[in-house]
Amino acid sequence: MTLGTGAGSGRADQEQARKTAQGLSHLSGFGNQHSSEAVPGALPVGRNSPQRAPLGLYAEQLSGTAFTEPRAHNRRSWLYRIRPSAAHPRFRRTGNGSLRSAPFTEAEPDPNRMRWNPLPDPPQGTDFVDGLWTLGGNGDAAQRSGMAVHLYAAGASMTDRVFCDSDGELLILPERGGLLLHTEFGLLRAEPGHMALIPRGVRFRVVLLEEQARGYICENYGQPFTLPELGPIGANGLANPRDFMAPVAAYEEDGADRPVEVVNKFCGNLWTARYDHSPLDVVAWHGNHVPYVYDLRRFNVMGTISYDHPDPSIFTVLTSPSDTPGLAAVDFVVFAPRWLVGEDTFRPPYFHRNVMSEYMGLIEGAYDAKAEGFVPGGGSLHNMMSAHGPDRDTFERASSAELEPQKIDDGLAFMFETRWPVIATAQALEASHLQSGYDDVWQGLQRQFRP
Ligand SMILES: O=C(O)Cc1cc(O)ccc1O
Ligand SMILES: [Fe+2]
Repeated sequence: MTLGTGAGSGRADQEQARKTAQGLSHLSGFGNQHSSEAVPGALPVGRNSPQRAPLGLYAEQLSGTAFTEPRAHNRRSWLYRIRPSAAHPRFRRTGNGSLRSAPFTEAEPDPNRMRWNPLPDPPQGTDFVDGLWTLGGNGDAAQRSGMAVHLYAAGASMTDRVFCDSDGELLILPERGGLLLHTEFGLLRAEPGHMALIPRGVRFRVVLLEEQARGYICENYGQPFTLPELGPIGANGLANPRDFMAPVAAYEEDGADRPVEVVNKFCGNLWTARYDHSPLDVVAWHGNHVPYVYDLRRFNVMGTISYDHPDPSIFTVLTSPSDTPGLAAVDFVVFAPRWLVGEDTFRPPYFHRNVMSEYMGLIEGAYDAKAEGFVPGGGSLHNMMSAHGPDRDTFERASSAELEPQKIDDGLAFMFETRWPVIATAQALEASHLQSGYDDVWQGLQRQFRP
């Protein structure tokens, strides 16, 4: 397939993008060594780097892990492109807008529980890159450790503009408005309720499928997200590998020689260069450092069929391991529709204090620990050891509820759970959409001790 640049952001372009998004083909499977060619014969056979690559293409390797990392972790792809990526002018610094990066030093780490309403609507013409707004994070982008929580709100497609994050991979969760992601590897569609992952260094452009787009991003500076071990669960369950979809090769043809602005996030700052061609010009590729989408509703939820509320680690979709086995740098956890059947059990999330830090967001509906105030597009931060759990209304309701089997199917919440505290940005602490009085949701939990 070839791509029109779909460069415009008018109504007709959006209609065209929606049509394109409907009929996309995919390659299925997590972490597979996929291969794809948009033109038959574009992919060399039997070697990566023949003396002359087929069809006059340039061969180029994109390494997501060091050359020498163990086979099980090694990620790289070979791209066969119209121009080599090296053919570009100098990058120059540009403004970071509302994007911030680790290390997060603007504000003191704050032990308070915090909750935000959705981002305000962006000014007209804001595209995905301009619409990035950082809430906080941890680690150090230059050390390739830690993570950042960003939100985005956009009202325009990226036109003649491409983004590339050298600092980490981007796990994108649309909450409002579908996205068509034009990547170097081809096209992906991400709707609310899906996750999309753009690996470190992969160039892409975001086209809106609706007037407005809003969502969440985990930028992962550390080891790439991978599927969690299943242990005693067995060989199947949670997120099943075959439900992860990579694109098929597709390259930009028309407009290939129109200037394109490439925005590169490097060690926390944005840099731009004006290319004389589109870098989305990959005609064939093979490898396992690839973008992918996953429909969170395909998550095979496990839970108790006897008693007690299991820890939410059984809802882990993807994990970014740290150097300590079992201790994730970041877990991406989803609270998907499921049945609650626990006998003599307080069924919503329990009161707890956690050594891990928890950022939560809501894609749709409601979350079973919060009766009110935790809304789609909003988010909460419960940092290391901060006490939280069901709000007063939820506690009261769940403590006296009739324990019939109950289907929780009116919401889709998620959590980025990280081993390091999440340090909020100044803008997150000063935001007009930061809720005041969040502590009050736990007021009125009366003493009921009857010795
Ligand atoms: O705080 C939260 O709502 C997330 C969460 C959910 C759960 O079911 C158990 C523990 C936990 O931290
Ligand atoms: Fe929690």
